[in-house]
This record gives sequence, C-alpha cells and structure tokens, in this order.
Amino acid sequence: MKDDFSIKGEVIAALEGVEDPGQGGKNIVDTHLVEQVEVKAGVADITLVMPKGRAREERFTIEDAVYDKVEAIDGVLEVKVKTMTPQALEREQNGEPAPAPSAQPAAAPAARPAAGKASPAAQPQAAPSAPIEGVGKVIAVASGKGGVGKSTVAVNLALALQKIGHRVGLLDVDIYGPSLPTLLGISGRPAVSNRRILPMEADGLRVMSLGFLMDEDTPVIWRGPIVTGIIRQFLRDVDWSGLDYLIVDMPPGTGDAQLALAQTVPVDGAVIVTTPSDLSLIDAARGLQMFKTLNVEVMGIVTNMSKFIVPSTKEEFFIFGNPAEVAKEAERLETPVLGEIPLDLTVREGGDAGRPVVVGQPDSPVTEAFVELATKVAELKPPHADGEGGEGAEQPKKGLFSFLKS
Ligand SMILES: Nc1ncnc2c1ncn2[C@@H]1O[C@H](COP(=O)(O)OP(=O)(O)OP(=O)(O)O)[C@@H](O)[C@H]1O
Repeated sequence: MKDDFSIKGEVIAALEGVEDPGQGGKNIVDTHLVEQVEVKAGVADITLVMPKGRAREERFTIEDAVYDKVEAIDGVLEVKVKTMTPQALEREQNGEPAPAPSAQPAAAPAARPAAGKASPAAQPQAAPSAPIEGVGKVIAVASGKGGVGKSTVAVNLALALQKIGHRVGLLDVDIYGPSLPTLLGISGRPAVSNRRILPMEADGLRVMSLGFLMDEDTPVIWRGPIVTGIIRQFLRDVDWSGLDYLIVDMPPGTGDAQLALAQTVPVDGAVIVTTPSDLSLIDAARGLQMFKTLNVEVMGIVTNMSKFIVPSTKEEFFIFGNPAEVAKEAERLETPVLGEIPLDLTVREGGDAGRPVVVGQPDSPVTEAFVELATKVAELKPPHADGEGGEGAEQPKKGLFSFLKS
C-alpha cells in the first residue's frame, strides 16, 4: 500500500495538470493558486487561494478539475477542497476569527469520496524530471535531523570536489534556514541575464541560495506547493551550465523539498549526514527510507563530529557517541559509511567566519577527511564525459522570482 508521503507527491503532480483558465496555459501550482496540500490516511486536503473577484465559473472549473485529477490517484480515499480568499487565509494564519458570513472565504470546504477509480493507465504520474542542461551529476546532501552539520558538509564537500579538479555548483534549498551565504561569507542579490538567474561565486563555486533573496529576519512559512515552485525555479531558471557536480543542500527532515527535488530533476545520489548520537541515527534511517521511496539512490552516510582529537595529546573523545554505532546502523541499512569528519574547532570557526575549512585550512586533517569523502563521491558518481554540454542551450523561461511576488 502506498504511504501518504508518496501520495502527496502524486497529488502535487496531478495539480500541475490543472490549468488555470485565462493564465496563458499555466497550471494552478505555477500561478500559486495552490496554498497547501495535506494527505493523511488517504484523505487529500487541498487549500486553494483565489481573489474574491474571480469569476465563479472559473472557480468551479478549477475545483472540478482538482477533484477529478486527485480522485483518480491510487490510494486517495477522499478529496477535500477548500477555496479561500487571500484575506481569509491571512486571518486563518494569524489565528483571527472569521468575520460575519457575508465576508466569508470564497467557498466552504467541500469533500468528495474518491469513488469509481480511474484505470491505472489514466492515473496521473509524478511530473517527468528532465536533467539540468550542462550539469554532470546532482548530489543531494541531506539529514534526518537539524543541526548535525549538513550544510557544513555540503559546503566543504563541494569545495573538496573542486580541489580534486571538478567544476562544482552549490544550491541551498534549506527553506527553513538557508545558511550558505553565512558559511561562504557572501551576500547580495544574484543578477539576471537573458531571463536566467546567474549564480553568485564564492571560492570558485557557483552558488545559489534562498538566503540571497530573503531578508534575514523573514519568518519562513512557505508551504508545500510554494516550496515546489521555488525549488523548480532554482533548478530550471538558474544558469548552472558547465558543471561536473551540483551539490544540493536540503532542509533537514523528510518533506516537500525532497519531494520537489526528486520530481524536478533526476537526482543521481543522496548523501545522508548524521552524528553518532542515537537520535540522529534514527532520523538518518528515516531520511534514507524517504529517498528510497523517491527512487533516489542513497550513496551512503557521512558521520559528522565523529570524534574529538585533543590537538596536544592526540587523545580521542567520542563526544556524540561512538562512530562504530553509525557503521553498525549503516550495515543494517545496507549502505556504506562514506566518510568520518571529526569535531574540530577550525570547522566551526571557519563556518562562522565565512571561510570554510577546506579553503581556510587546506592542509589540515579535517580538510583531508573532506577530500577523502569527495574522492569517494566522485568514484561512485563520476561526472558525465559531456559535463560541459548544454552551455548556452535555449530554454523557455518565465516568471523569474515570481514566487517572491505571490
Ligand atoms: N565537524 C564539525 N566540527 C565542529 N563544528 C561543526 C562541525 N560540523 C558542523 N559544525 C558546526 O555545527 C553548527 C551546525 O552546523 P550546520 O549549520 O552545518 O548544521 P545543519 O545540519 O546544516 O543545520 P540546519 O539543520 O540548521 O540546516 C555550525 O556552527 C557548524 O560550524
């Protein structure tokens, strides 16, 4: 039986098949009508947002199409569609009471049990994912739990891949706390040329992060479909051409960003970062399972903060638990341990100073550990021979930064 997570992916893909009338053929996800999608025990709860002035006929056409498409998904038992005005949504989000009936949301929630399933052939499939032009391999760096050093590993893995001779890009889709600008010590807004976003540059890497587009204090409350839109634009509208590797720093956990990435481009492999602590390991196993569900190959686990070596005596301390436990868990999960990165003051200091350890301390043991990791990653996933291909390739581009205007 399908789990709710995979059904949710199919629901979002199905909504991308619903046209928003009068919007030049765009679908309702791209025009930001879809505010939220939740699937629990086979019940799909969909919130649409439409301005009050929207023609009733159009609204009904959209709602009907949503019901038809979503009901046809295998595993969906019931479909609930709630259509709200932006004002009603804002009130709901602020926890304010609904006003008098005359100013109610555009429509009350309506449910329809998903009777009479369509034949499997007619069921919507996940959106086809086309490779990014000119990029060799896309590698996701993920963690089940926050704070284990995933972004630190992503940045230093990217730099170490570069150190061993590859051309590398780094994409930060950690929507809950994009940290690449801080870790790499860069800021500013990316330029747009020929309707494509140009990545920023740091230490020879091409970098794109949500952090470049957000105010530092902006609370991030983007929901599933918006996250999908942002990630799609970062993959499709940014000029990544001419790269051997694109390293993607994922948000922690198992959620919409992972789903969006896997549905937008073929992901060649995922690297799961964990500390040796029990809790991180449980979450790492969950993350690993999620990538399997999404048909993304898990290349292995990286144990971060594996041990602390006292610089003067070389004595070793296992502050977060013994890395042997990670090895045991990796064996149980039938995945290799790709590398062990020690807990080291220079890593933290380098991160805070915007000078990652691989460039700040190029001859240190920690850098050596990152280079070993990068070498293993490159062995497992060598970049395509035609990694340069696709430069200058013409792609239809529309709605740059449109997600920020919604
Ligand atoms: N091996 C290490 N040695 C010392 N400090 C480290 C190491 N790895 C990460 N850190 C530090 O731990 C903190 C958290 O790291 P980081 O931001 O990379 O974690 P994260 O898993 O990406 O967090 P989030 O869940 O917030 O995205 C940072 O201060 C970083 O410098």
